[in-house]
Amino acid sequence: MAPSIVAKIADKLHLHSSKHVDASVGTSSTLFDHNKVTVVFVLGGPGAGKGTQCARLVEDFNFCHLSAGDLLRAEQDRPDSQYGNLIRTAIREGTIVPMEVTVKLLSNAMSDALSKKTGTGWEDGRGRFLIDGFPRKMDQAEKFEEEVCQSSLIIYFDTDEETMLKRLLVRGQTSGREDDNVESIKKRFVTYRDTTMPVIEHYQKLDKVAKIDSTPGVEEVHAVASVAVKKLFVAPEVATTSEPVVTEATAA
Ligand SMILES: Nc1ncnc2c1ncn2[C@@H]1O[C@H](COP(=O)(O)OP(=O)(O)OP(=O)(O)O)[C@@H](O)[C@H]1O
Ligand SMILES: O=c1ccn([C@@H]2O[C@H](COP(=O)(O)O)[C@@H](O)[C@H]2O)c(=O)[nH]1
Repeated sequence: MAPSIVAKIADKLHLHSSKHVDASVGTSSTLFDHNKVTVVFVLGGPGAGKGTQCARLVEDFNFCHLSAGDLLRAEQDRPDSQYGNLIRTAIREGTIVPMEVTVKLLSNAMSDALSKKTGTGWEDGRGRFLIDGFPRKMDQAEKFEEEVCQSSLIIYFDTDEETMLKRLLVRGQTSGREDDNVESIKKRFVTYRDTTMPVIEHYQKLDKVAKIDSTPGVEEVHAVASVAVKKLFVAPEVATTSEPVVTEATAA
């Protein structure tokens, strides 16, 4: 039987050996140890404000911000990439690129940051990542949690489609993005509703989601997001153990 497209991609990216121990930070089950490497997934609809808020949280907490979409666009434009057309089509149609590609791009970028980044939160093999626009599909969530690193928190920026559409059309005037047009945006909304909302609901059942209304202005949303993230980094002796991470977050 001919190998599937996913199996071919996995072969090209040398994915079959991905479950291994990284001596500096790994555990026997995942590439990175979640006790040292903090992973915050940032989800929300297209144009909800994920990238904008991640930039602000980087300033507050010295995160490494990895946008799955940006990593895919960079791979699409890499001259030697085998996946340029696959990624280009998925982005234009608002569909999800096979998880092996995205998970590998993310784990490579994490390794790179862990070997280079310094400062608060990056001492002794530690690190902190905002993973923006990922996981968008359950298979990605499962693979990443099983093989790369357990997530600590999911920030969910929530607003209505009318607001997101308006924001994306304004962004489209200067972004140069092939998917910031009405036709692609509508398709992205469908994928978000049908494929990504179940991921958010999965994490809500695990009490790992901070849901934040991203309809207000950037500063107001940022104040709420910053409070939600701060809880991750308070010293264990001052953290309350009875409260779940989940919040319908509001500024303190
Ligand atoms: N709170 C806000 N109020 C008004 N405009 C905003 C707000 N947050 C972001 N924007 C603007 O909306 C547009 C989309 O924001 P951003 O790129 O952060 O969204 P995103 O969720 O990362 O989108 P995508 O998933 O498509 O990459 C940008 O032009 C940004 O400047
Ligand atoms: O995990 C992912 C993340 C993104 N994609 C594709 O990229 C585009 C753009 O993503 P942004 O986060 O808006 O930059 C998205 O519509 C998907 O087509 C993906 O396949 N997998």
